[in-house]
Amino acid sequence: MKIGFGCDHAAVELKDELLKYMSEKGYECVDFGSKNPEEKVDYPLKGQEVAESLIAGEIDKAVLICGTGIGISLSANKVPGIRAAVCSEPYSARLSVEHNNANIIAMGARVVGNELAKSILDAFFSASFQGGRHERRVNLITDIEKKYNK
Ligand SMILES: O=C[C@H](O)[C@H](O)[C@H](O)COP(=O)(O)O
Repeated sequence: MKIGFGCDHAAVELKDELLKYMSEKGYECVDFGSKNPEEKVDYPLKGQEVAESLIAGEIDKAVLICGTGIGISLSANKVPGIRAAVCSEPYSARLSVEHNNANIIAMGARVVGNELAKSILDAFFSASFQGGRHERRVNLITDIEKKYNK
């Protein structure tokens, strides 16, 4: 599993910590994120870059972090095929995969602490999509994308 990490200036420290955490667990990690918290980066550019890389098949899943996780997930979700879920606790992170087949987990570096963020990643990356009734609903999300991306 190859995981892409993207962030803006608000989340450089958390991104570095989480990338190290997941690398130590044996995941292949790709750093798309900002490296200098003093250098302002507009989160839509990072959300788009990582989302496009995922859709191109260069990475399998991604972690996106900005101040709240909201802006960077909204941006990634504009790319067809992306289901980015912004989560502040592990329960939603697990369900975002089991029910919604999320392919990106987003978090807010100004919202969650480092240890909570690690628990959120553990929940996200150990979950599997359950299919069944959930597949029909995820397909309905894709239908909405298709309607507006002709
Ligand atoms: O959703 C947006 C993110 O939380 C950004 O990280 C945030 O807006 C950046 O704010 P500032 O420019 O004040 O650091």
